Amino acid sequence: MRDSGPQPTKQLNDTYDYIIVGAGSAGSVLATRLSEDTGSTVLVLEAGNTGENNWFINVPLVSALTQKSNEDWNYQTEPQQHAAFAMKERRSCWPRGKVLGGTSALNMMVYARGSRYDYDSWAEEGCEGWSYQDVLPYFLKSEDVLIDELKNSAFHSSGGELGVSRSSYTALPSVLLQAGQELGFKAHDCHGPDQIGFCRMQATVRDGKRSSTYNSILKPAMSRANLHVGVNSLVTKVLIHDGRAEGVEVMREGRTLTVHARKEVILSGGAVNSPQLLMLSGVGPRDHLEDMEIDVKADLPVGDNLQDHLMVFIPVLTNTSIPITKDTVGNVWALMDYVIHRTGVIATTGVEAMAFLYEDGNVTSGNGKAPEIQFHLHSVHGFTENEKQFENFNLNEKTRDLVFSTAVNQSSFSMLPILLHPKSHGTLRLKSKDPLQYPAIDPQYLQHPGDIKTLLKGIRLTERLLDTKPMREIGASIDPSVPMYKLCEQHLFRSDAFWMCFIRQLAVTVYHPTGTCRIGRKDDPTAVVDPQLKVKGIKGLRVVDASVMRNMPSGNTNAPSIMIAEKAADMIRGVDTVQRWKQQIRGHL
Ligand SMILES: Cc1cc2nc3c(=O)[nH]c(=O)nc-3n(C[C@H](O)[C@H](O)[C@H](O)COP(=O)(O)OP(=O)(O)OC[C@H]3O[C@@H](n4cnc5c(N)ncnc54)[C@H](O)[C@@H]3O)c2cc1C
Repeated sequence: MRDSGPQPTKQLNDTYDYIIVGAGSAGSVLATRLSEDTGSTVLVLEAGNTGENNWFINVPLVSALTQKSNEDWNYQTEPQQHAAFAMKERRSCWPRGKVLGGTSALNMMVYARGSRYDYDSWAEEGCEGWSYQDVLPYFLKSEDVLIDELKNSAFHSSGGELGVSRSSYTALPSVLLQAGQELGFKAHDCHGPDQIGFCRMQATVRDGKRSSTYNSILKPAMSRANLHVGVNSLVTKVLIHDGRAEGVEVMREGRTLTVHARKEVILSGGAVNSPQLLMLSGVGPRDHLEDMEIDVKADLPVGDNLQDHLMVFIPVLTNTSIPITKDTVGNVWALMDYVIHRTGVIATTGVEAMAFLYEDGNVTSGNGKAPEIQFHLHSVHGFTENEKQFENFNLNEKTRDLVFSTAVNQSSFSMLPILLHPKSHGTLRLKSKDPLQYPAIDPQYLQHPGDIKTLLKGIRLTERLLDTKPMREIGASIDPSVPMYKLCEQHLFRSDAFWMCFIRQLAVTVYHPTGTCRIGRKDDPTAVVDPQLKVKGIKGLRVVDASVMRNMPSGNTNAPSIMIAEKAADMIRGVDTVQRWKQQIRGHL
């Protein structure tokens, strides 16, 4: 998969108009759009490498193998009091991309935008310009929908750089959609006029290859003379003088350099690194910075409001051979399909359908309410009994022994109810002034009692789905012989107490940390950046990535991070590049 093509910049200049920290989902897009102005010089600094040597990045089915590789920051949370009981030291692993494309090069490629009501509530709470009507054109700008029946929809767009395709292989999505219909839910496009209901997967995959923001957006722009891309370059500090960001300090090739910004420094390091870098640079909660003996440049709630989605794997047995198994994948035909045609099972992500639901099971949407629960359908057999997943989820020895001593042979798939709007919010704080030391990440999973109740309702909805005719026809069942369920065998199987135990043992991150540099009105004490994404009280400094999200969107966070970068680019350039999509959606919202 290695290819030649534009190479990263060897020699950096002393000064650029814009310096972007981090070439991830947001940073890669921002660098590309800002450098469309040939009169502007742009530098994007990325701590990781190009990723061209990591074959697993581009191959959809094996994306989990990118975790714990060189291209992963490999974070872990602080020990959790209310969750992660089956994990070593009760710590949840937090993979994050350290590579061009950032976490878009490691993620599961689910394309989701969130509910219109998420963005409308940002706007109602003072984030002018961030309503659904405002942001939808920026989702559409980067999209190239490759799914025939969606090509004429006002809610999709063709011609952008980010390929969005179906990426399905098994018959399970049809079964799930029919099961949903039996319960009265719509089977439709979850990005259409109404989000509530069931939909087949839309995935950021083009021609059997991951569409990361590096390979689809930044890479084709890298030959521009006014765009420099520095890899293996860790920014350790934003240089702030007299209330203005003047440049950055960067560790590169064993040396520390200073690079100056004529106009702006823009942080796109993601929800862990952007707040860390702000605090290292003197922007953060005064008490904490003083404890760390860091000069306070602005007293702001950086690192508060940490929010993340949580999911529970519900293993489901089936008496069919529909799910993807080692045999489906590990045979010469599957390999040839992929290597020669970029098709077949290896070209798909294994996450084949999703749903957005209200916790009370109501099938009609509206009333200004976003869904509380998302489902992922994971069509891979024995997912939680897989060695690599054990490592990725940091599962402890007790769980390992239990699961591998009792593995069942019957074919299985997984349903994953996801908590979309956690009431438990956590924090991110520095552990040290040393930029090489990782910060303390404490999401406080399940600290608020409402969260476990919502997840339990998600499981009860799963049970209802499995009790439909289409599911019964494939022999779908939640069966006590499944090893994972033995973790809670002290409770009556499938009782509330059983499921609550199961959730506290095994609920895992959906890998969507957000909110640590929250957007809000200038006078909002919880906000770090204003609606223009400018850091309050510091000139020439913005944050553009998942950390600015005010509250979590009702869905996965890659497309929203890209949308934020698209919108920020227009705000910074002072242009409106989305007239075409504003026209397209007129009369459809
Ligand atoms: C395993 C996994 C699966 C996921 N699955 C999905 C999914 O299916 N669908 C979905 O929508 N979302 C998914 N996500 C989440 C989604 O990918 C992220 O929310 C999104 O990529 C965040 O984008 P970002 O721009 O905020 O940060 P990132 O994409 O993480 O970008 C930050 C970049 O900044 C660099 N950087 C950080 N600090 C510095 C520094 N000091 N100096 C220089 N460079 C720095 C990093 O190396 C990185 O490249 C998943 C995430 C993971 C980990």
